[in-house]
Amino acid sequence: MPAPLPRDLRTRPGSALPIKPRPASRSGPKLSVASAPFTPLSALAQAAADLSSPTPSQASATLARVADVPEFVPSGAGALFGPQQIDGPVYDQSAYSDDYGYAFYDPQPAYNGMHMVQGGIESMAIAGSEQMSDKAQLDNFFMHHHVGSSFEPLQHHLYNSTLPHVANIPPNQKQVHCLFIEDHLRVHLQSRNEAIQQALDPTSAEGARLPARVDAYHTLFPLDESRAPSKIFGYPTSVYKAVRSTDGRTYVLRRIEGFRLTNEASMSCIEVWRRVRHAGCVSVVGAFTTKAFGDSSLVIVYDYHPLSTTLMAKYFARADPQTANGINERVLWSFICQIASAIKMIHAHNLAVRVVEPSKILITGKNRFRINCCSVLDMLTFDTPTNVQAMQQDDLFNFGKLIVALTSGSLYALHNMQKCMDHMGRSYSPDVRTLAVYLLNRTLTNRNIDDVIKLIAPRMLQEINGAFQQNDFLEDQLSRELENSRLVRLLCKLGFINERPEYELDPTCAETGDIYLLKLFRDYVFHQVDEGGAPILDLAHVLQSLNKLDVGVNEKIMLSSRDEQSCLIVSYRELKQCIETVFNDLMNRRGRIA
Ligand SMILES: Nc1ncnc2c1ncn2[C@@H]1O[C@H](COP(=O)(O)OP(=O)(O)OP(=O)(O)O)[C@@H](O)[C@H]1O
Repeated sequence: MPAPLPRDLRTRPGSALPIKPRPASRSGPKLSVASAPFTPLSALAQAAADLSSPTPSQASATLARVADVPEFVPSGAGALFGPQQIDGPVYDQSAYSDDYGYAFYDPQPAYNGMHMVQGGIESMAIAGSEQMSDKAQLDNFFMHHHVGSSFEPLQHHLYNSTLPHVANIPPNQKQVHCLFIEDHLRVHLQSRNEAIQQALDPTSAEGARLPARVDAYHTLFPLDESRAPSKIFGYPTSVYKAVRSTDGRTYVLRRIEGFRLTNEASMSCIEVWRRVRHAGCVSVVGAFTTKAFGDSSLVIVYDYHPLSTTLMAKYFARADPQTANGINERVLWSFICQIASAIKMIHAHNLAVRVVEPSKILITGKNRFRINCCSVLDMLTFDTPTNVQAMQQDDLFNFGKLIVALTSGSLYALHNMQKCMDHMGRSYSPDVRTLAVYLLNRTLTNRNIDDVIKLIAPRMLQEINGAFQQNDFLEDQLSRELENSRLVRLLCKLGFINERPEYELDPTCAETGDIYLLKLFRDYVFHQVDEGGAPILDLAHVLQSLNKLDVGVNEKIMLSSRDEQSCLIVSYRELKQCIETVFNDLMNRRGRIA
């Protein structure tokens, strides 16, 4: 509903907009909502009331602290990125550019990069002063790492869901939670981002123990370090998360300790594995040998999947009462379909998985399974003659063993296969048993993954349907955030314009013009008070006003000056025009000065 226009309007000199004078003596709350009718939705108002605002004393304390902060003097981009000026990463593309054409990223400053994030205003100023076009440089710039105790975890408890007594609202009203992505998904994504950013303090004992740089990788963080030889590989292996200098992305380094590569040609099998790209495999990125750990190590690089665990850890490591009697059948079919599809892709490349083992199946999300550590055994046994067909048969047999172990809830149960099969027959549909019998039948020497796919085809359709449904859900969640990012861009523009010192000193901007209007609009959106003078913290009003501004609707609103001496009637369309004019002017001025 447009706000009703006041009757007594006159035009202010120098402005085409009508103005309503107010008696100077009038006391009472400034920017009272009574002057611009707005009816907040009760539930939204209730939710918005949860947002707290600082008291005047808190605000002045904050100001006092801000005043203590040394003055930030913006300077040229080159100066800001020079090593003397900031305590952050140094990017010297000319000196370190490699084959990829990206800028190398110096490992030591990666730790210091954290200060740039914590530096708040300063780091934003640095970002703003850079030309945004150099993607690689910006990616590196924003690649910050939280280190040791200075890492501040996100306050998840501040995002509590609505309580039931306010959740049951009429269908024409919305909860604030509907405007943002679903709680569990948000917490999950945030936790993953936190995991990506985890880093050791290089000055700590643990951090100092690891090399600062291994080949093109730095900021190593141990995911798993083991002194004992791996049962599968025969060598002690360690797993690290690390950042690649060439693109600033995080990868996993699997280090095979004490392995001497005698045949350079073995690196060729990595090239073959790199071509296997499948949603059911952890992709192989590359391999190299290094002495950076103080020994001869072979390192194989994989994609990093934050917060993942293994099938072993989830289903077999501890006596979980939920899995003791076997995995849920729905999850089992999901596992079977994903792993069968991955095996098919690998066998189609004339390769064998060789690691269909519980510790080498990674769980990277809810019911997302991927085969990990592909290529390791091919590298380690490169000089030993192997029969790919026989190894592919082994893959199928091991796949069958895994299915039986999952249905019986224990790896030890495999010693009594008959008992396992009986349990499977009682607790699972006959299709599971048929598949397991086929996979475990070693007398059939021509078993192949295509026949497995035919056996599970109807379940594959179910799986595809589930994946599409999940995709629809995620698209819906994404669309909510899409709207928010649109509003954030608008808020950024308003932030660039409002309270600029150069405008404050300019008498033409102080009382008239586009900038003045935008200042009043900011008050209208954020600084309204109710009849009693209490701040109105109504998120619905903010979002509604910003959305109307973004669209530029013809609806008119009344803005009043802070001294309540004048009112301006203006449409959102005119306000949108103001923003565009002032923002273009800012960009032109920036261009002229640069
Ligand atoms: N690509 C990856 N992305 C993310 N995390 C990974 C990745 N690969 C391994 N991990 C993490 O490393 C941990 C250890 O992996 P690893 O394969 O060494 O298992 P393990 O049980 O220690 O096996 P082994 O007995 O062979 O040493 C996993 O639990 C997982 O958390």
